[in-house]
Amino acid sequence: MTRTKVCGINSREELDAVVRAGVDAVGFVTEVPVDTHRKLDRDETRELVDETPPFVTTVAVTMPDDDDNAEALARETGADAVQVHNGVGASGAARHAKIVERTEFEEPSDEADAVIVDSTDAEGAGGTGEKTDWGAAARFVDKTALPVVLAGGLEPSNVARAIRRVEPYAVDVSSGVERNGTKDDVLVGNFVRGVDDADAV
Ligand SMILES: O=C(O)c1ccccc1N[C@@H]1O[C@H](COP(=O)(O)O)[C@@H](O)[C@H]1O
Repeated sequence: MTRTKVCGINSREELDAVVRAGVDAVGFVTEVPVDTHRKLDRDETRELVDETPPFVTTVAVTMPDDDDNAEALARETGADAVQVHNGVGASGAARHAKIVERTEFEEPSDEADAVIVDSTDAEGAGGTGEKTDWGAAARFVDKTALPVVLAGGLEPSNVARAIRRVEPYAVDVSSGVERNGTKDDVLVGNFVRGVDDADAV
């Protein structure tokens, strides 16, 4: 069964919509040093974490500059997992949460519980809507013992093909289920159905 994370949730309305659609995890982009319409501060993330129902995993997606900052963010948001980039902050956040670490198809730090492969912009941020190299992702899934989360340019029309090609532990989407910068009920529902279709084969 492939898990589904919808990332970049920034309101109660979006949270309710994606939980209704049946996703396994919700991502909150928290205090990243880049310009994104999805960005929350840690108090806003904490509120949404508290409003997330049981059995839905909460993920604070962040780009900390050191372990202390990551540790405080993990503790203060109360998220189940923290997503860091290239290992920075992993040891700090690991005191309070599971670690999902973004790497360039390389083994992550020892603290990582899962690896995310994603397309990034010039500042190293995700949420680009650009497709990740599925061939490289599939080779990485074969190579690593850790669960691999496939992100980057996924959408309802390509998620089933991506799952069949890469066989990831989970898929992660943001731009592909947005309309005018907001998560869209129909697109989220179609995305979840795409995941179910791939798993049914
Ligand atoms: O979404 C953002 O704005 C963001 C900012 C900084 C770091 C990570 C971010 N998002 C991550 O990118 C993936 C995939 O996004 P997309 O589907 O290609 O738009 C998203 O799930 C987040 O993990």
